[in-house]
Amino acid sequence: MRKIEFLDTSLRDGEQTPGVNFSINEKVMIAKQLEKWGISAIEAGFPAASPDSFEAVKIIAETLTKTAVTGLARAVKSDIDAVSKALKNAKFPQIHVFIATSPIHMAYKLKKSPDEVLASITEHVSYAKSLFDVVEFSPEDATRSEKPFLLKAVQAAVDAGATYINIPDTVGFTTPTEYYETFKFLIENIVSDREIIFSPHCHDDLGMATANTLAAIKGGAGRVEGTINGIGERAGNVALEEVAVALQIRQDYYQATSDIVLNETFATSELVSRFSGIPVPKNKAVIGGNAFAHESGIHQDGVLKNPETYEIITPELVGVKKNSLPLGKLSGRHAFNEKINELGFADVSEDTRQSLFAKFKTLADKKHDITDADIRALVAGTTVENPKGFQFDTLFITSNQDGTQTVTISMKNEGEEVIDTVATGSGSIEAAFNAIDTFFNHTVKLDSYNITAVTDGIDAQAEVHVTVENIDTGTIFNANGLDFDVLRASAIAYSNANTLVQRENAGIITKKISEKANPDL
Ligand SMILES: CC(=O)SCCNC(=O)CCNC(=O)[C@H](O)C(C)(C)COP(=O)(O)OP(=O)(O)OC[C@H]1O[C@@H](n2cnc3c(N)ncnc32)[C@H](O)[C@@H]1OP(=O)(O)O
Ligand SMILES: CC(C)C(=O)C(=O)O
Ligand SMILES: [Mg+2]
Repeated sequence: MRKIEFLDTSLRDGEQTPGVNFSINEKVMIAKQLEKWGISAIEAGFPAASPDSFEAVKIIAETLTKTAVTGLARAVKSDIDAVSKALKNAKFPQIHVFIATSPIHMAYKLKKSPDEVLASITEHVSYAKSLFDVVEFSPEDATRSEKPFLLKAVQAAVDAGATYINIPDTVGFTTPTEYYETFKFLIENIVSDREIIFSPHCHDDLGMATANTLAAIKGGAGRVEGTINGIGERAGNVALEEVAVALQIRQDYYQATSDIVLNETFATSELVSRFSGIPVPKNKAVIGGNAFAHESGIHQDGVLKNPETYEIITPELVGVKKNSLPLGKLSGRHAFNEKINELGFADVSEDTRQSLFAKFKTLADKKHDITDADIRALVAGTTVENPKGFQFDTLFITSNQDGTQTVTISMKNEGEEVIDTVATGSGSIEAAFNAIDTFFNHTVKLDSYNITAVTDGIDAQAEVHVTVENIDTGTIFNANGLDFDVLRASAIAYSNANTLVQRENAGIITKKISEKANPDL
């Protein structure tokens, strides 16, 4: 049996999803959970992108103890230097250097001839190798590159010292058979006196990312790259949880295993979903809400007689557990702490536990059964870090005789001073959003608004998800709000989204990288 390594890029390619902006704290929490899930490497970001990206990679590198941490760099020396500085204290540092090799990317985007691209690969992979023991190289848009040139590019990277060769299907163009043949071709033809590990990096534009990734494994890949829940640029990356579970269920066919701790899958997916603001669809493979539900009579009959008639994956395999220790308003700190640990949040500090316990008690006064989903929602929280901006505090609503609603919103500023604004709207949510708009010196367009209940039942907590566009920059931001009351949850989500816009306008977060963006360089 071969052992397949997993590299997660949720914090780099995953963050390229329109609307997704993880805070540094969120990134660190995700990184720790990914380590627990058993990945061998994490692409923690693109350090040259912004001070925020640099800092996140640096903190993750200083936090993880078992997992290799890598950062992305263009074939640009200052990008490579930024990765080197950010990973100075990593226990197992790696670097990922990329440059495109397809005719269209070379001619139109890079404006370089094939020979210039080959020279750039040699120069920059050698430079990266002078700073790192472990160098990964990606010929971007590999699947639309001409095979003989792709081989030359990969050989140049290997000769310059690359250990990992990643073959990105950048635009989700390839098919399983074609990708399998690409891996076979490269692995058979590359010349090296040391072991070279190849990996797929698939995007899901044609819905084939998982099939393509598995085909690459069949073709000899030793590491896979992807994201949790398949978040990522456009239609997203391959969902790593699908690959991990497929390898487990079809070990007979792939003759390969991994170190992924499958029963941490649900917790990992849940955390990424919450922080990315992207709900997992009910019918999503492996971790969707319906993945283990049986509706029709013949299926139910079969499952009652023998679950294996229609169930190839058990809920237990991916960590979907029944509530083992129910909590309610009479539960005390010990039971609460036990539950926090059981749900995988043993690292939560004593101070945070105290404040979570207070929130739990407030919730338990209103809600009869507190489920694991409620506790996870409480722990993950939905507050955007914004030490220098407004934080939602309270709201008050009145109905007017003409059918309109008036909402007073109170926000706290940096100095904990409470400031109120009042606005009217045709409905309560419009009134609340109008009031919140007056706190900010920018204009946003509300692109979408969704409410989901965290659990079933009339007393469920509401989770509101909004997507707004910063009119000045065109950047899209997702944000969540969680509360027992739908209007409050909406106000929290909308003020969180505005906070992200404010941070972008202040230059604190950016989706663009720039060689000069990092003041350290
Ligand atoms: C397939 C992927 O996922 S690749 C990773 C995608 N991630 C990102 O792009 C992160 C956010 N992106 C950014 O911040 C910007 O688009 C950047 C950094 C790429 C470029 O920032 P800017 O300096 O403002 O330049 P801009 O975005 O306008 O153009 C990109 C430049 O990098 C060049 N470039 C792109 N990829 C590479 C590469 N792998 N190696 C070397 N140069 C590259 C382009 O040719 C272009 O060069 P030019 O300015 O000489 O024309
Ligand atoms: C940077 C590379 C590996 C990438 O994300 C892609 O080509 O999709
Ligand atoms: Mg990609």
